[in-house]
Amino acid sequence: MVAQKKAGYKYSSRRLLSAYERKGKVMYVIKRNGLKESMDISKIRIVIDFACKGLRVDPLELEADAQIQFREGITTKEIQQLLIRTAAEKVSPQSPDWQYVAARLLLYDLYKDVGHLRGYKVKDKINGKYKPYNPDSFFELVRTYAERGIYGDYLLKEYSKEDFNTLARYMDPDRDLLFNYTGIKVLYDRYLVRDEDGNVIELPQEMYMLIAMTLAIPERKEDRIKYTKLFYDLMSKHEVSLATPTLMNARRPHTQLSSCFVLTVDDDLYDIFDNVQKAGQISKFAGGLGIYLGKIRATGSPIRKFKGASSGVLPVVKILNDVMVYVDQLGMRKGSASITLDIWHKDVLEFLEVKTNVGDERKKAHDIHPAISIPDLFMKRLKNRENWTLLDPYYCKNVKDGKNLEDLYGEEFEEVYQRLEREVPPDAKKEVDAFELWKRLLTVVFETGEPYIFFRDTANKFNPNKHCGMVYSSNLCHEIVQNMSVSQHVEDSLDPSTGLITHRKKSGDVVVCNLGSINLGKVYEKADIERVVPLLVRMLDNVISMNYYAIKEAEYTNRRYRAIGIGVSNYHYCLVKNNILWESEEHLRFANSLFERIAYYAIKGSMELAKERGKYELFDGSDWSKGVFFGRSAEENQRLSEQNGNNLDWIGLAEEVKRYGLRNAYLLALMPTGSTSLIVGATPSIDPIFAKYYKEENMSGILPQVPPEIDKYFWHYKSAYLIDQEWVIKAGAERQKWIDQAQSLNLFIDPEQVDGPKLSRLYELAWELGLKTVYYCRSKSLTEIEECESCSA
Ligand SMILES: Cc1cn([C@H]2C[C@H](O)[C@@H](COP(=O)(O)OP(=O)(O)OP(=O)(O)O)O2)c(=O)[nH]c1=O
Repeated sequence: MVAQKKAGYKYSSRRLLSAYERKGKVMYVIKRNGLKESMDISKIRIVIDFACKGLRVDPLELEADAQIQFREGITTKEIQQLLIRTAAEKVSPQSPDWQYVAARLLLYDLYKDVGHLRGYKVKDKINGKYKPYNPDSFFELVRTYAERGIYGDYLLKEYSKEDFNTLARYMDPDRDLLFNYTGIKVLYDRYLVRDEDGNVIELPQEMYMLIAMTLAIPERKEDRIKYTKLFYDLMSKHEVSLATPTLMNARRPHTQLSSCFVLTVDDDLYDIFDNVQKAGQISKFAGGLGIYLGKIRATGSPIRKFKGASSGVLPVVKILNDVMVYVDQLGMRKGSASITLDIWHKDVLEFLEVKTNVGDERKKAHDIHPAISIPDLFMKRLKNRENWTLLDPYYCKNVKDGKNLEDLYGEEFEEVYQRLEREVPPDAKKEVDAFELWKRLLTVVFETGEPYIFFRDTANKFNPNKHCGMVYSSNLCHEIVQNMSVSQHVEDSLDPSTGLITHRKKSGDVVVCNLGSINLGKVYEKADIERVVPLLVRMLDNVISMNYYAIKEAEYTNRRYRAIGIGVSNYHYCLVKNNILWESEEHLRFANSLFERIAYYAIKGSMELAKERGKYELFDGSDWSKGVFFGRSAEENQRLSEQNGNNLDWIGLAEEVKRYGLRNAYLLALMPTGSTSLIVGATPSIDPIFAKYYKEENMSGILPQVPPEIDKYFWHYKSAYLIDQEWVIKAGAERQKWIDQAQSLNLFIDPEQVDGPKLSRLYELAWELGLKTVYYCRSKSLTEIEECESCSA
């Protein structure tokens, strides 16, 4: 009876007796310490009560459903798992609160395990007192694990014991209750730090605090505590998420915090294998890769003037494919790369087939993600149903002012390409029907969901840093658009003192991106954006300073550009919450206005940082420095802002940027937010929801998914496959007006509803409306689409 009173819910009339109780039998359980004890149902009820308190669920249902499965000799850990599973299975659009019951049950388990490891006596202490957060031992805890090489010792060097104590007291254990089941499960399985034996050693709020402490290290000493608290609040209240590598590695000895890298491979054997090496190193440290192979000469091209010698692009694709499989992050996850080729490359037809069932099996590369770079000229020829010429890049070198064809874009490209169509020798080119090539590409899209598309002219025309480079391709998830170039191999020389050969290289730009997202379910009004976005800029700028670089060139590029990518999660929920239908003009206006606000405060935040820390090295001469933002003048942006009702001072901001510069060369990129949006219980990125309820199966097991407040907004949410995708593209185009990079924009196709001409119309519309990239085309019939983990922010 005591237990029931404590539990606080009424059993008196409806109490369910377990089968064993009714028969007067005693059932034994095995406790965590190995001891045998008779089962005390009242203890289970205390836990159930803790889990159900204040939620719209009936605790008796959970007890009844779970009890059926109790058996003699069950361990207490198994009982807990059983309760968790039972609660998770009860999640539905009508009863979404079960996901919080399951979350609390899992938290209870986590507290118990971690408490056990820390030697706490936790028995019977729930409702707040139970939680094993102990501010007095936080410092000791970090010290112990830093000595064992589990946490980075920089934490101890940079923060005093007093700092630890202050910050430990600032942690708010109640914020653990913000997680739904899927969120805490993903965190538990993959993000919380473990010891050598695989035991989880930290609690969620400790994780957030230690990440915040790591990211505040570049702050002035007197400001560190202030910023640590601010960063902690943003993360622990789920207002922002950081990229998976940052969440995993900040606070660890190797601070590889960047998500994404883009390599440019030269047409030279040394550089090819140099990049294979880089790809291996980047994968080892959990970075995703975009790799541009468009410079490599085509199959049958001459080598040292020897005709017909080159094996072309496909063997390199295959090597990179195998590197991605080989370097598998200690068996956790294989590497991931997109490989881009231009639509005018002579090997493109074979490249298109690397993942299909058509063609020679020896030329397949099933583990990479193909991407095609498309110039405006191709789209124009397609519209006019004209021919297109595939060219061997070997014959397109040094064709204008020392540049190759792939180094040009816009009118210059068009002029030179058309000249080369005539001048390249017949056996080094191939004329095809543009429409036939397009049809083949779309068929592959139907079959595999890929290739991703990169519209190279739009990407380069709107590149704010076109004064110092160009963009050949995007990254793995197609939201990054930044200057890139080959690293040139200069010479090998023998070091007489060691007898070793030293390779000298002129560093190119290996794009590297540091990502974070704002949760639009919580942050969408002007005041919140104004508060949160500049802080996120600051956090990401600190990520650059704290980064451990797996390859040297990335450090070189990061130092000169300090590029960051701010994205979003919970877009669909934000629409629903604001009573906006996906397929509506109102949606387009909302997207434009919302992303204007985000852009404004991102630029303002970066300008303020430049004031404090200096501008990025290559700022002078950029579009930013001329007051041209997103390809428009300050006056134009001002006008748009008035139309949007935001009335932001773009003219004033442009003046300030001219005066102080920007800290970061690139600012906005809407990345996919796979596992990180799961953690914060958000709808993914900018995507519409897949379904109102589904179970996701990944490394964490079966995870129930319902979008936020589904019971309240059931009829407002429309599932992705039911939405006319033209609205997805139109909304993407509105957002793109305020994004300097790109968006991981997915299309969702029901093959029974969408035929070839419709698909073609969608991709043509994407180009016409100024999207830079299209990511997956997710077909209802394709179940296996690989989610990018590295970019997930
Ligand atoms: C050596 C070799 C290169 N290649 C490819 C890789 C590069 O794309 C390209 C050039 O390789 P390199 O070995 O860099 O060629 P090179 O510098 O000796 O000759 P050139 O003056 O003609 O550049 O040929 C093959 O396909 N097969 C081979 O056996």
